[in-house]
Amino acid sequence: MAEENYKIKVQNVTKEYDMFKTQSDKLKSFFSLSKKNKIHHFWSLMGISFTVQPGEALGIIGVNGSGKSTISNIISGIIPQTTGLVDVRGDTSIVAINAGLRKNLTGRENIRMKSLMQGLTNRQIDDMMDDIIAFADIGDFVDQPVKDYSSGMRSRLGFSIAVHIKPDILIIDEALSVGDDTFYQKCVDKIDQFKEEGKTIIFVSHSLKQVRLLCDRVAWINYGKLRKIGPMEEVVSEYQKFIKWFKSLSKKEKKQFQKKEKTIQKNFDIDKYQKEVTQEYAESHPQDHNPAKTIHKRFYSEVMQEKMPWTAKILTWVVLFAMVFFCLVNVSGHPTMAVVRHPSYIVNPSKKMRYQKKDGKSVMVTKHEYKQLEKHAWGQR
Ligand SMILES: Nc1ncnc2c1ncn2[C@@H]1O[C@H](COP(=O)(O)OP(=O)(O)OP(=O)(O)O)[C@@H](O)[C@H]1O
Repeated sequence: MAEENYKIKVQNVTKEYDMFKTQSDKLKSFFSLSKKNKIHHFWSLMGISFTVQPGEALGIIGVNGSGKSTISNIISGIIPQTTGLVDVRGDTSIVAINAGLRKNLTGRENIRMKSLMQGLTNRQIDDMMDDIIAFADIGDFVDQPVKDYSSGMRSRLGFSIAVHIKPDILIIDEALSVGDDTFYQKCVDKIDQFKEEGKTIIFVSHSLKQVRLLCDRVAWINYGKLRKIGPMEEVVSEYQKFIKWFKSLSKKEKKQFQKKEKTIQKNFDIDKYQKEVTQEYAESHPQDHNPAKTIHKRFYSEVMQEKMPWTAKILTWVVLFAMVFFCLVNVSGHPTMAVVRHPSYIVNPSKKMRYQKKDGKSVMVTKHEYKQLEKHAWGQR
């Protein structure tokens, strides 16, 4: 029952990226009817499941490129998952080094924009504007475009907005690593205050020191998979063992290991994974008579189809063909049925023109006849 009292639940979440080299590759894949197109895929997440309880601070650790930002962006709704269920019970606010602030807007405009997006009224924003600026400690820069800020200033402003909006769930993605010590301490105090208020926190960081200080539980994500989740010391000590082992490898061995892991992520088979999950589910839920349907729903009911299904592709091709055909028929000057019977007419423009009579019927006439008929029609008006 406690498991169901979660604040965040992610179940069988995957994220696939298409590795397009050029824009034309993207266009080709969009219209391609062949399943075997040459677009490479990369699975940033290969089936992640966990829950976060209300009032809990969950740390997410892992080496570079393991998928930490991907999962935190999915939870905060910035990007969609490819499959799986994401149930977030409450408002989220994310602080990430490069997320959320519009570089061409001033600090003040960013404060208003982010707060409005979070559903606050202009009056509420006016009331807290000074507090946000004071906490961010950016002085007169608040009326300068954010593109002129240092990374520390951006991070301070992002953090200040995020905490003053008072979300139910605060997601911090590496945002404390760029500030100075004074600001870091202010953030730690604010996070502690959040925890005391029973709010939920997801804290993504490379700093095990910070994770130890701020989190209750830790999730270790390793090359797109959840390697371990549990009490702080258990997970951190296993992660440290892995890092120690990795550091002991030679340069060549390190490269080989990373290449092997990335290849697994490129070759990940989502259908096979779905079958495995279905089998596991069927064994643990014998009362469910249609486990395949249940799991299919879990995988796909929440996600929008990012790719065009082949039926839509065929329809697009048919519409495009029809448009081109009717344009050419129009230019050729032949009646449509004549072109259907004799397709070669399409490249032999008619010397005749279509003339619409008063009764609505049309006839094909020569240019000279057309002019005469027009003259006659004008004379009658
Ligand atoms: N838009 C994208 N297109 C293609 N691949 C992407 C995209 N975004 C992320 N990736 C890949 O997904 C993987 C996970 O990236 P992510 O940013 O989640 O990792 P991370 O653990 O947060 O890394 P870091 O610690 O360096 O911030 C990486 O291999 C990355 O190259």
